[in-house]
Amino acid sequence: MSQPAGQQLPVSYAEWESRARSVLAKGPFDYIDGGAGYEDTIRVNREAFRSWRLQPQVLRNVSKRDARVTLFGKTYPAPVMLAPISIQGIAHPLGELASARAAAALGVPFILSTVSSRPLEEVAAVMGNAPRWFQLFWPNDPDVTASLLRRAEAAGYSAIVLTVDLPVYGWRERDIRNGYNPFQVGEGIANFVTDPAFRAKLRKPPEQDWQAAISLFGSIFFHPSLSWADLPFLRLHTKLPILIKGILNMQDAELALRYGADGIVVSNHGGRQVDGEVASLDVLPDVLDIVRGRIPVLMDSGIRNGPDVIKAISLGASAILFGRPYIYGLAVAGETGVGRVIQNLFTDLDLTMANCGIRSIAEMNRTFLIRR
Ligand SMILES: Cc1cc2nc3c(=O)[nH]c(=O)nc-3n(C[C@H](O)[C@H](O)[C@H](O)COP(=O)(O)O)c2cc1C
Ligand SMILES: O=C(O)C(=O)c1ccccc1
Repeated sequence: MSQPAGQQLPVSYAEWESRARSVLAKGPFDYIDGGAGYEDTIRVNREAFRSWRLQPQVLRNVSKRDARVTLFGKTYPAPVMLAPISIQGIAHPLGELASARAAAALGVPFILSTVSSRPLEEVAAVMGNAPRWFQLFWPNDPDVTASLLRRAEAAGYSAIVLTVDLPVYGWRERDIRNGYNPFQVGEGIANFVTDPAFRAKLRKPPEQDWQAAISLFGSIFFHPSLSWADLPFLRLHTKLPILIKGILNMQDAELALRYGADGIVVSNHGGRQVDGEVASLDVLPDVLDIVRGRIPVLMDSGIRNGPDVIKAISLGASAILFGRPYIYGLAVAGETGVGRVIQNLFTDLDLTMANCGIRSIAEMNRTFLIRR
């Protein structure tokens, strides 16, 4: 590598994280890094991955490996997508534009958050035909919700990821201590201030009265009254596949099927919502038992490297969502950083597959795993 030693990009997750800590102010860093309460859930996510050990099979001619997967009729280079992460403008001036460009260059699906720092059309515009999904926080206003769905579909997002584990905000002690409130930062309302239905509800355009826009956003964003019976509304307003993100309970997996979800994301939101919660990986097998292959089950929370991906897929997940690691890449080196973090994950995945005797995603199963 030709870079001078001091400027080399990090390699390990711990290094990316510590470099991000040094380039970001405390408020944004703690917001990204932190979680609910005592942050036990964040630790448990890692313990769950450590509790499974890989058990390689040898002499299996691993000269050719292929990590491609097909989901909803589209083929991707690996069972990995970039998790929806809010307000990326706090990590880098280009925010989602940098992450989306890096994802597009590698063909990795980018899942854009509802509360992005850039409007969904602007993000789509830098991605060409590259794969992208839209994550929906379902606002407490049917006109705005329908409008967001319409715009996402028009801008080429090919699936809706409905996040259901945030009826209200989590108890995040670092943010409280720092006095850091992403809503007051005003970073996450790009999709709202550009939305015709949202703008129609303001007396003055947001450009003239930003405070009024923030306040309207604040009044419609959370939607704690949502229930399963509301789901048909989404179906009515989009033709795209709908995945439900934030399932941790077997009963809810059953309900997701009954209400016609096209996919499930087993997730505890990276430990940001409920402290003392179960790890996503720990409930994945139970959820899979209920779903029995009828729809894809994805998972996130705690994935840090190639072996983690193999563990989740070997337990039966169709794909994983990669979260904090790429945001640290973004903070440290923008688009280049995100690209590097993904490439490292892919190379690690490929090498670890070979060393485990695994040639394809289809070959990953429990025979490669043992519980500690
Ligand atoms: C800073 C940050 C912001 C997030 N914002 C969103 C969001 O807007 N929508 C959403 O569905 N999930 C959001 N999540 C959760 C991620 O999509 C994902 O579930 C989580 O990051 C997985 O945990 P991990 O990053 O520790 O692997 C966010 C996570 C972080 C760290
Ligand atoms: O911080 C988060 O985890 C998150 O999902 C979120 C939700 C609403 C606004 C900003 C971030």
